[in-house]
Amino acid sequence: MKIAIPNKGRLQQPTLQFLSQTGIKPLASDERALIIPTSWEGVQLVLMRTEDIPSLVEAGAAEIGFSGHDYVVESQADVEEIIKLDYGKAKISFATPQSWKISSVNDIRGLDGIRIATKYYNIAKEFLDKNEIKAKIVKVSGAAEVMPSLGACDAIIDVVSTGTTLKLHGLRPIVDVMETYGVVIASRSWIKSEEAEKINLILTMMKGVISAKGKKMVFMNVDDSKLENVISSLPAMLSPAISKLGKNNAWEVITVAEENQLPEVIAKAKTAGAKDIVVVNIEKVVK
Ligand SMILES: Nc1ncnc2c1ncn2[C@@H]1O[C@H](COP(=O)(O)OP(=O)(O)OP(=O)(O)O)[C@@H](O)[C@H]1O
Ligand SMILES: O=P(O)(O)OC[C@H]1O[C@H](OP(=O)(O)OP(=O)(O)O)[C@H](O)[C@@H]1O
Ligand SMILES: [Mg+2]
Repeated sequence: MKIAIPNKGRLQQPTLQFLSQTGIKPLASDERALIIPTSWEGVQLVLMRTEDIPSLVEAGAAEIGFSGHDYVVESQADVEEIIKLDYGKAKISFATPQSWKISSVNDIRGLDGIRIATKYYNIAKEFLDKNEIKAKIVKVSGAAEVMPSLGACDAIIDVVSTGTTLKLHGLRPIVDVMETYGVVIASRSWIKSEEAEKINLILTMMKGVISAKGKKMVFMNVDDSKLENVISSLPAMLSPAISKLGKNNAWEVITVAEENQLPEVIAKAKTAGAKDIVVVNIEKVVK
């Protein structure tokens, strides 16, 4: 079975890292190869343009794909967004020259006939129609930010993250059109595929990697006399496992904590009498 991944750009490296955490590592192959075998037998990576991946997954070129939510919407591909990733996060915004004295959708409505450069034709059209803005869309395939200064358009609809690129080109975001983030997608009919079992297993492992993010496993040794004390010191949401240690009338208490809770969990457990506290990374939480 095939997994479509970006052939370049922002999503490529984080996607390879995420796949590797899932247990799918690319095996060495010809540098120019677009189909790459992996450490998971029968699973191949296929390199494609990020924006083509939704339509190509819909067409059956790969069973699973990595792309951006923006490209899923823009392509109008009939695919299922299975996992929301924690990278590729940005906004698609409507931006104008800084000198324009406007600050809302209402103000844009007063700008009848403006030309808007964007690579997101469908997203832009829907935004303009929904807000009853009459504008001409100038379709570009990138570098929209430079268009107003070249006189090719008046405003743009494009990806904004830190805002540095807009600023550099004398532009300012006025309205957010939508949020975007990396996504794992699959064809709507993947469940009927001959590979359904394998696809399901891979998606389960991927969800396991996401669920484990930010979580740590905490082990501690506790004397019998302090056990109640230590357990009640742990945050109420945690339900620790306990097991009797072979000697010394002591227990091992094991719990899972969010990374940002760790200082509090450790401090309270220690005060309550826990010893030898060990914190371990969690790779996957499969539900
Ligand atoms: N500055 C950014 N921060 C976070 N995510 C971004 C940023 N710019 C783009 N993205 C997201 O990353 C994904 C891929 O972005 P992009 O369109 O830049 O393609 P690319 O992989 O860089 O290819 P190209 O080189 O053709 O631009 C899209 O979903 C996009 O929304
Ligand atoms: O708000 P910012 O943090 O400046 O990010 C926005 C920029 O990031 C993306 O470009 P990218 O860096 O992917 O380069 P590209 O134009 O080659 O795609 C996007 O197309 C914007 O130009
Ligand atoms: Mg880019």
